[in-house]
Amino acid sequence: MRSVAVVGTSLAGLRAAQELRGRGFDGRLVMIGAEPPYDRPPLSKDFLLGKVSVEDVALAGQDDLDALAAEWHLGVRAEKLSREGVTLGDGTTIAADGYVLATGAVARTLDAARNLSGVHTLRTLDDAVALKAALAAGPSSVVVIGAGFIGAEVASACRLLGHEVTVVEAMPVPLASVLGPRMGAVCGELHAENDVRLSTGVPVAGFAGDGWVTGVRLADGRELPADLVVAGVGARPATEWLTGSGLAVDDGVLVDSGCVTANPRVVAVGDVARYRCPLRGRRVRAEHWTAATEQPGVAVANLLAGSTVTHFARHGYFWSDQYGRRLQFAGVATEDVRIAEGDVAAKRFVATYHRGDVLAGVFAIDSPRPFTRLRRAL
Ligand SMILES: Cc1cc2nc3c(=O)[nH]c(=O)nc-3n(C[C@H](O)[C@H](O)[C@H](O)COP(=O)(O)OP(=O)(O)OC[C@H]3O[C@@H](n4cnc5c(N)ncnc54)[C@H](O)[C@@H]3O)c2cc1C
Repeated sequence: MRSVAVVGTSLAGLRAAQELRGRGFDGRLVMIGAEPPYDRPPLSKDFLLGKVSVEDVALAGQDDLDALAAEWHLGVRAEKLSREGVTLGDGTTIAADGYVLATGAVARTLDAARNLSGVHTLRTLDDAVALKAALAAGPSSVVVIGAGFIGAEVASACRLLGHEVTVVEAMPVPLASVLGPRMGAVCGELHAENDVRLSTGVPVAGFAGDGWVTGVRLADGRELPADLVVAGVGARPATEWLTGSGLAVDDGVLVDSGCVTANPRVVAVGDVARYRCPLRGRRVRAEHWTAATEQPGVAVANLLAGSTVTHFARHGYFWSDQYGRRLQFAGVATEDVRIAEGDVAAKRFVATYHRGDVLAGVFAIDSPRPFTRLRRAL
């Protein structure tokens, strides 16, 4: 393989490039990205709180980027992948022997909020800059739609900045699909304990306002006043540009357990990849920082080998920072949840999930050491 094009130059794309060079690939390396490489987790945490700046979230310094000896096409989108190569928005087509698809995901938006100012999403650095500026303007009431991790972190940051915050969650219990109902409820309590109102079990029906949002309407008829709304309603994989490529796409680029598509010259990594997870026996799109960091090593090894010789068989792991607390989760949630140590009421504990005698998952709040020990046991 004499040339590789990496599409998407954020976490997974950059790691793929580093893996290629680290494994001795000395051919032509082309990096194509709509944005420069930066780290997303701080955007909903320290960046909103003003603790880190735009410069601080860069994923690599110029020296590290130069060391990759790559040809960079930044600020331009890939619009097509075909037999001829990757066609960019500026009309250039780049042909390569191998392709790494790392285009990540795009924030979901709410149709009803289209044409309404004051309704934000948070995925990109531009989103974070805009949200931070809107918060600095001193909104009188903030409504966060969605009590998932991004929504909860934004609510937490807004509260720490002194804003009045309401979180609206359509499901009866926040995060139940990830952590199960019992631990999801514990996370829900964090909001109330920090003077954030949490409304669950009622979906959003629409918005009030003419030009600028003034309220959020719920399906039960209530209207919550809001002059700033943040929709944390998930992300969809950035795959539109792959239409017509012949690759299988279904809620992500479908890849095998080694991150390889049906074409061994094309691999996909990070949030855009829906890989066959050997540990779960089904396809999964991880959407977590650690997977986006670890998958490229496996994918690049397989790309250079020309077939799937190694597999991504690691338990999912993620962390979240809310209201000054560190939440960590690894593995999968089951109905059999046990408190391994600590005090749930004090929100400092480790819980384990079991399937029969087998440890299936670990969840912790503010207990990094026992969490790490139990995660190793997974
Ligand atoms: C606000 C926020 C906070 C988070 N916090 C945590 C956390 O605390 N813990 C955790 O585990 N995970 C967290 N995550 C998730 C983690 O950041 C992602 O899993 C990770 O960024 C995925 O990396 P990626 O490179 O696969 O995708 P992305 O980071 O989405 O990068 C994809 C890149 O591809 C570019 N691109 C897209 N389409 C094209 C195209 N057609 N042509 C060229 N370029 C394109 C995009 O502009 C982007 O730069 C957070 C995510 C967000 C948004």
